Amino acid sequence: MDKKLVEQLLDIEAVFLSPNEPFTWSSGIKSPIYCDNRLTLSYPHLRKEIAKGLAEKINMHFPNVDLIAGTATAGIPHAAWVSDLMELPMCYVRSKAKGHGKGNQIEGKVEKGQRVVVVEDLISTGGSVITAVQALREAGCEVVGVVAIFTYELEKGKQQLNEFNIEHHSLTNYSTLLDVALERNIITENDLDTLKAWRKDPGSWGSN
Ligand SMILES: O=P(O)(O)OC[C@H]1O[C@H](OP(=O)(O)OP(=O)(O)O)[C@H](O)[C@@H]1O
Ligand SMILES: O=C(O)c1cc(=O)[nH]c(=O)[nH]1
Repeated sequence: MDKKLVEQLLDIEAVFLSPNEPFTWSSGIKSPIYCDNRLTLSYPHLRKEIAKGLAEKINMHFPNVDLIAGTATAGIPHAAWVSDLMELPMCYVRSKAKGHGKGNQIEGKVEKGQRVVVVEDLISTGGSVITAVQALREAGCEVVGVVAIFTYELEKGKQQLNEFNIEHHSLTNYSTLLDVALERNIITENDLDTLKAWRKDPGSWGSN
């Protein structure tokens, strides 16, 4: 599915390249590329394929799951479709506890000892998904793993997820995206060098 999914993301114009005016990511990293998976919500056929793909990953890697958790905000709709397909309960995890009402960080019913799979739309540094995993662990859940639509395969992301002992599987990734973008002449060999160099050292890229 990984190549086909990247083709579909490119078809719906979910991938943006802007080397001269870099995007700022949630981690603060400056990046020449932004992948807006939220646009998949507008395409019922595609979002259904994504839900099926994520459910397959879960069945393959984390078959003993009791609860599906979505990361706020972009992971929530996909978690909802996956939990619906798998006929499992669902919750979602905010990036921080609410400052009013019940002050919850996790919304939905969560019980100690439940085996949870977290659904994230995209992994860059892994910071957002780690926050969600920690909140679920603090609530007494066993987080068996994470599934995501896309990962940038950044060293920082890999290291952080390892450090927190989080197994994760994504439907597609940055390497596949670059291959398909080059194949389709969306990027040139020069762009490819820039995009590869950026991934090696994303932290200092925008400051040059
Ligand atoms: O791996 P990370 O470095 O944490 O980056 C990835 C996160 O960034 C984006 O969310 P964003 O913070 O833009 O919020 P949103 O989901 O509410 O749109 C994306 O949806 C991931 O959750
Ligand atoms: O790291 C991020 O904030 C981020 C990167 C990206 O490509 N897309 C996105 O939605 N968030």
